[in-house]
Amino acid sequence: MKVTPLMEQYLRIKEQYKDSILLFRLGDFYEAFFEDAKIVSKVLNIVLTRRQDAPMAGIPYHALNTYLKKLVEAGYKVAICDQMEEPSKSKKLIRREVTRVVTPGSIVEDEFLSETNNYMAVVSEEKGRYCTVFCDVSTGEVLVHESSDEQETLDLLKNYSISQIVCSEHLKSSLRERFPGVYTESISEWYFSDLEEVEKAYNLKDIHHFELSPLALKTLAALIKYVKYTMITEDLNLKPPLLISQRDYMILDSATVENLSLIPGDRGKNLFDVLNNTETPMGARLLKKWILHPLVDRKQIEERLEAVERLVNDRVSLEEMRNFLSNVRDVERIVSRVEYNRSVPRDLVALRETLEIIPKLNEILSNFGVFNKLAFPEELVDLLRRAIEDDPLGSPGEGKVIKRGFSPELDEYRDLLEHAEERLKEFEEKERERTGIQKLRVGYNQVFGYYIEVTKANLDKIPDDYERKQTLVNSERFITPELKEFETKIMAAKERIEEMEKELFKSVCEEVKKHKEVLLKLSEDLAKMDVLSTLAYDAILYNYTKPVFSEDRLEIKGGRHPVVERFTQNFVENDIYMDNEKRFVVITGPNMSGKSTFIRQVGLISLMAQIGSFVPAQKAILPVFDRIFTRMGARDDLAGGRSTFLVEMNEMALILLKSTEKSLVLLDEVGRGTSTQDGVSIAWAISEELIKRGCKVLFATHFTELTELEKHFPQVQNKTILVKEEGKNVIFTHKVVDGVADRSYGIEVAKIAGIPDRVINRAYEILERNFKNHTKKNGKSNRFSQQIPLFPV
Ligand SMILES: Nc1ncnc2c1ncn2[C@@H]1O[C@H](COP(=O)(O)OP(=O)(O)OP(=O)(O)O)[C@@H](O)[C@H]1O
Repeated sequence: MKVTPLMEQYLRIKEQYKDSILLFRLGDFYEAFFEDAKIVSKVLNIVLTRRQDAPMAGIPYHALNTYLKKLVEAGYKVAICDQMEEPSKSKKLIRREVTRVVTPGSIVEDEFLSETNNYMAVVSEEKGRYCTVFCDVSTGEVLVHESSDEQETLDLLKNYSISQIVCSEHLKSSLRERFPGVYTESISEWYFSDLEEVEKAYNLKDIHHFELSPLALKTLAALIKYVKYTMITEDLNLKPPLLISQRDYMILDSATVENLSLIPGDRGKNLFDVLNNTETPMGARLLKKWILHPLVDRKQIEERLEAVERLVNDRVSLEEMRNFLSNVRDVERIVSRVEYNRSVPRDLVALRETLEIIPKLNEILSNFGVFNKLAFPEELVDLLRRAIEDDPLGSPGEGKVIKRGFSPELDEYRDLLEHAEERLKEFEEKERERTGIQKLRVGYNQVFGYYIEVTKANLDKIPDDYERKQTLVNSERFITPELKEFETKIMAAKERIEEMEKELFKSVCEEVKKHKEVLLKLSEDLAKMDVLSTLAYDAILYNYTKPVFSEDRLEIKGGRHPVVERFTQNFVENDIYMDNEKRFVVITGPNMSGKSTFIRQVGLISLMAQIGSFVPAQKAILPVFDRIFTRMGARDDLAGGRSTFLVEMNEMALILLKSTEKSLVLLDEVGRGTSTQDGVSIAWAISEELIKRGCKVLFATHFTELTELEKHFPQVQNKTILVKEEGKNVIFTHKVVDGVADRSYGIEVAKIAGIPDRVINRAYEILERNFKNHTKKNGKSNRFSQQIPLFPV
């Protein structure tokens, strides 16, 4: 087959992007060829055609983003190859280059993204140490995590809901298995080798400036190289890396994030959604991060709480401040789009509108004494105000983006165009007079340009300088030297306007880039202000209290579950007191009485306090926990070959390994997934271990045998949930009281759930016949105490 120069160009470029679908700009279409065409046709449901024997599928250039989104969501990497020259200006084959490689984790375009972060993670491993660099290209955020703990790495990848993994070859298959829905790509060692990438990207004199380990630096270098490869640029928009370590933050395991329903996920209602009354997308993203990483330093926590308190105490200013914040736009992402030359005129308008608010915000800030004055580039506001239309239409080049008055030269061309109509009218009049043809008409069409139209009946009156252009049924069209000159001028003006507007828009963007540092700092400050003021707003709206901290006391009076209370009428408040002497609580109680809700609420109140939030309680005195662990619910991991019980024991093993005397451990029905005897024995042994360790534990269980722990360990207190029986009806009061549950009321709950009466009656029969002698004795269940005489202590 003879290969045309165009095809040769395609094949050469495709060779460099073998692992991507190449979308090749041809006129008004992006075309895919060969195997790419088959995929594109199938995924996008568009016709597969042929061009010189090559299978081909094309998408209109103006609809690129819509189709691109579908391809990327279907798990493909897409390279966009653009025309680098104006087709009209080049007679030869025009230059084409790949201008962007799109992967799920390297998206900056607004229409692809939701408000939340879109993280890609570069993962590496060396001698048993794992390093992960998370990057949201759309905001420039970079987070670094390093640990020998594989599980911690996996937990973070899960908690951050990453959209893409980039890793060394040897990690690819295991990460793919763990994260089957995530686009995973391996990169060669070469990516990790050039530490100069870090120096260059951050303009550093000394690579040790960031205090990162050699492994972390290598992984950061790989990230930088990869982002450069996808964005096809040397200028990156990356914030300095933030080290996520247990020293400064709680790193929650993914089971705990899920068990406490901290962020949106499969479980629906969650803490983030309740607290998220932020006014800006930047604030919403930061709030989520704060929830995922509560602080562990008391001083830092108290600083945040004090800020929230001041805002709570000045409601008028708080409201005013939130009003202003509601007009603040996503500056963080705008800066990123400008940096990657992917901004649209509206971005610059949004930026200006935001900057215009800052002086007003600064006025309010002085009332609080919490925040520093916000710095912002005043000269940029002036430039944006002068340069960009308030309501720009279309893209730069269409003539409706740059404001009049900004460039005299551009305005001159525009005037020329705007007066063209009048000039044409004058010309038409003049020609009518000159020729005496009253029906003579001057017009324009896309193909033939300007013309003078004369009906056939008047053809004998046309002057010599009329040059024939087009013949119609009833008329002829002509051009004169004067009209030709006018046409050339108009065409040149149109072209010049297009060029100039593009250039001017670019130059304004360049000015914005110069202020990148200040703008990014501003977006950070705005996000923080938004979150703190939201926490204050939540505190007022939901009637939260400021927690105080103590060394080892955990005392909650009138505590509520922040999420359940939002969706339950008459939520019943509960108290708890724990300290070093009384640090292990066993909670027994009927099904559905509120045990799980209660222990979760203690966890959530502690966590909220450590992010700097007020808490749902009348009074809360809390220790600063180093970690919060949970073991709750029944989950299996069939894909990973783990049964429900194995998952439960795996999670428990991790808690036993990692918890310290400063940890909070919440256990819900541990040991339930196996035989009762084995379950009770394991639960007992685990309890012993945790009591000795010294951490604070709340253990909700149906194993009433565990209440016997109280007899052997002074640290243990038994709690139960009060149930009232009124005739045949059982009333769950949801009130936590001292003591031990005497019954589970499982059959009553089964009845409520709709199990047929005949089965319910049979269950009562069985209960009566088999367990009658064992159930109530001194008001306590001691069936197992009788069968298993003594638990080892
Ligand atoms: N303090 C409370 N005030 C009002 N309603 C509550 C309270 N606690 C729990 N509930 C309601 O009771 C329901 C059951 O609570 P929860 O799941 O905590 O019970 P449980 O004792 O752990 O049950 P099981 O042993 O069956 O798991 C909750 O969904 C909620 O609607």
